[in-house]
Amino acid sequence: MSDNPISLSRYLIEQERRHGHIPGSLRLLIEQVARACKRISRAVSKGASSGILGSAGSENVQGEVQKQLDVIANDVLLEANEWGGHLAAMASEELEQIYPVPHRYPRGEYLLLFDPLDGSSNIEVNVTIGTIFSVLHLADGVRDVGAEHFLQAGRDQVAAGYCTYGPQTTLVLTLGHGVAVFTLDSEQGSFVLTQEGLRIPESTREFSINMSNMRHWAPPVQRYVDECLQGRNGPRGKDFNMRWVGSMVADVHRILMRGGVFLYPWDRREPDRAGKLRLLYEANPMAMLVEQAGGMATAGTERILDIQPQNLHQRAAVMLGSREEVALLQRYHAEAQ
Ligand SMILES: O=P(O)(O)OC[C@H]1O[C@](O)(COP(=O)(O)O)[C@@H](O)[C@@H]1O
Ligand SMILES: [Mg+2]
Ligand SMILES: [Mg+2]
Repeated sequence: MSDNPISLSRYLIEQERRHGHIPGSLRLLIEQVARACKRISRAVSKGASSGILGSAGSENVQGEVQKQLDVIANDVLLEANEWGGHLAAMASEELEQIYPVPHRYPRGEYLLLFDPLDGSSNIEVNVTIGTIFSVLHLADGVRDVGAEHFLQAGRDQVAAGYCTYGPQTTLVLTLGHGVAVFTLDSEQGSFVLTQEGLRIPESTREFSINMSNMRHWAPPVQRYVDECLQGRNGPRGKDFNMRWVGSMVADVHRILMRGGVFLYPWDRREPDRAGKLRLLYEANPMAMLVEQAGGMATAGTERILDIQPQNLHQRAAVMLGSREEVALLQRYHAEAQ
């Protein structure tokens, strides 16, 4: 790391003042989210020693068993952001309803959405997990904020990012002008800029999917993966490698760092569900980051960022990463129609 590292705060101030990319209130909001992520990172790193592992004994709105860390991370994000004066309301994967900023605090013009703890099944096994977030602008003149104000297409996000809690704590952020990566210097307690203008390689030899579901996928996804598996003797003419961490945040981080394609497609076991991942808390922020890094993100035939959400906890099929692969997947879906 250089002698004079650029902190997240300085980076954001430059985005605000020098480049005019963001208003001051958005800068302060991002700083607050980053502070919450540092607190979650500390909680995660304590692990079993602090007795915070294991089930919380409750279920979230999706009917999934909540882990203690899911609940802790959710509370940290709510508490850290409710009083800052930059937000009107928050929505979380762990909450059935939106969380309007309490009346005793000043209200701002933004909406914050998050998956407080992504990769919950990896908590106990000490594998990378993370927090994913998205920021929307509240329409002018709205006095009573409701769930309907969160139902904006992903292309309207004003910022998106995630924080990984792994060997390093890394914050990856876009404000709509490229992607920047910050690494937590745990001695200083601050995020420092470690990469700017991130680009996902257009070609790749690596795909990421839960292969155990292969028999349930739709034909275009089966065709794509089958051709990858045929390697250099098949139609793709090259050998592929496969990786699946099982935390979207870690799988997408790898793709942003070295290329690849990530898929969590529709499957026939639950035909009425578009996919497993959540559009507002997972698919949209990751799609914005990937597109900002020169990659692509599709639900099959539709660009993820163009999907008009119908409800807060809507699911989506997700295929994102290196352009060549995502374009091919899109072609296979179009041909199958
Ligand atoms: O266990 P599976 O079916 O492979 O699913 C893994 C996927 O589920 C998720 O864990 C869902 O996220 P949560 O932990 O926030 O519920 C993704 O991070 C990951 O890509
Ligand atoms: Mg998740
Ligand atoms: Mg989660």
